[in-house]
Amino acid sequence: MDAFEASANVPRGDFEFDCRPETEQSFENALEKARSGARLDVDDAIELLTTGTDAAGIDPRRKDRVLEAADRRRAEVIGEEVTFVANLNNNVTTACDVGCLFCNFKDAAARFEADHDGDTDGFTKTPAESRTIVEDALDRGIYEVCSVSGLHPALALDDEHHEILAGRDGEHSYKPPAVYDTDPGTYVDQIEAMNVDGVHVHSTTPEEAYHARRGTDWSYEDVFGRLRAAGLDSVPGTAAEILVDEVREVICPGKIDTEEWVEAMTAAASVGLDTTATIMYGHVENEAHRARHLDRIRDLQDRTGAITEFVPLSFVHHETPLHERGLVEAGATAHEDELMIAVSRLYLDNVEHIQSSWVKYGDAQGLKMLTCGADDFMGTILSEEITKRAGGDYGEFRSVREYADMIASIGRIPVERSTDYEKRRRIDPDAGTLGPTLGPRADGTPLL
Ligand SMILES: C[S@@+](CC[C@H](N)C(=O)[O-])C[C@H]1O[C@@H](n2cnc3c(N)ncnc32)[C@H](O)[C@@H]1O
Ligand SMILES: Nc1c(NC[C@H](O)[C@H](O)[C@H](O)CO)[nH]c(=O)[nH]c1=O
Ligand SMILES: N[C@@H](Cc1ccc(O)cc1)C(=O)O
Ligand code: SF4
Repeated sequence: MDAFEASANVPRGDFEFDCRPETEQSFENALEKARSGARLDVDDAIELLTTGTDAAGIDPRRKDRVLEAADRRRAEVIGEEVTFVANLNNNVTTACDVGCLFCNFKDAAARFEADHDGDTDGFTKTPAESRTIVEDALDRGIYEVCSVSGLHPALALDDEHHEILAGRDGEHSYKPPAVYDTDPGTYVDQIEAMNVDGVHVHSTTPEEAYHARRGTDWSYEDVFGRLRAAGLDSVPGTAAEILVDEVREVICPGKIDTEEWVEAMTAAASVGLDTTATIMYGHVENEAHRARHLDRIRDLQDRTGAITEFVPLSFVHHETPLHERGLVEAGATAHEDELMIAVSRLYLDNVEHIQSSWVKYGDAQGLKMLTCGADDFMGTILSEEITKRAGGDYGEFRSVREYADMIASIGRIPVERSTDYEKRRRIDPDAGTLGPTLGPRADGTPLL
């Protein structure tokens, strides 16, 4: 057995993928290229992510050299500030029949029908409920509301979309709101409801945008244009998972394909919306898929310039169909997580910010990521359902005080930011009380 075999959980030989981690490049040449600042190619990224395809497992000394190169790049392009946003997660509904095998956030939509017997621990919020939740969080000082949801069959873009879909029950995964216990309203209603007092509304993933135009001849520009008019400010680049179709066919066969995801993101940018971008890794894919994913994101950013941050999301396996059906034993190892962050920093020379997600990594490992190439530490979020329902247990809230103490503990400078990173406030960790100051109603009162 190779000495480093336990250092990575990448499945080898279990799936018949065409895309394999094999290259014409060497680890040393790839690392030299990365250090020189030259633009990397897919083979370089594979060498760095595997710490060399010439041996199995991850070589810890080679890994440290990759992390060091990424940390140096972070220091050059960003400096010593570590940012976070005072935000709220307000997800509208867990009803979803897309059936992604990595997801335990969803509940079968049938369980929300008025004549269904039995309880669900899932939820659907009306626009009025969303508004109340955002109002309360605004009083606590948040700057942003982040809202991502299941693809509820009764969700349509607006009233016109309901008219188009009406009478076509069963088609286009549509059922009228009257079928359900709770009416989620339309996408436009929800955005309008959450758009209180100039709070930044970060919502509508490419998968949701697809749902918001199903059964019509509307373009993604039409959809994002209407949502922007309703108050949408920026778009979460989730639903990306792994942007290689042979992987999507295994983990999310019901989802839009890679081309469609790119089309939706391009359209969001073209109507003037900022976006984020993500990768969800550590399940069935290998390092060649991770590398190709980074290449799609860099190309998208070359064309749009709209991506404010890249967020590596480490797969949380415990309560998911992928794990329960025996397709995946465990998620990525800490070594793989660190290399994912580092190679994202080195590969994405056109994306300024790399986010370390404490929801996925926890506090200790999340802080370590800030020395592996990441410079952003996510947000306060106040509530979290996606990771929690998959069996993750890193909690659902961080206060400004906790952020200040954690970031200062690694010798960096805590900075509260706006979603687009344009507004920034340096925080003095020695101050007596600390609270958010950038939100429309924020006055520095601690976020409890
Ligand atoms: C739950 S979906 C909600 C929005 C919408 N339904 C969609 O798919 O775009 C948001 C994202 O959460 C991430 N996610 C879901 N389950 C996860 C898990 N078990 N571990 C890590 N990330 C997960 C995926 O990247 C997914 O695209
Ligand atoms: N990384 C995760 C996020 N990130 C979202 C951020 O909090 C924020 O909305 C973004 O930086 C835009 O400003 N949210 C989650 O719920 N879970 C994560 O793992
Ligand atoms: N990171 C996404 C939002 C998000 C990430 C992970 C989640 O599990 C849920 C939502 C964004 O900021 O655009
Ligand atoms: S990831 Fe999104 S689309 Fe897929 S099942 Fe979960 S909620 Fe539905």
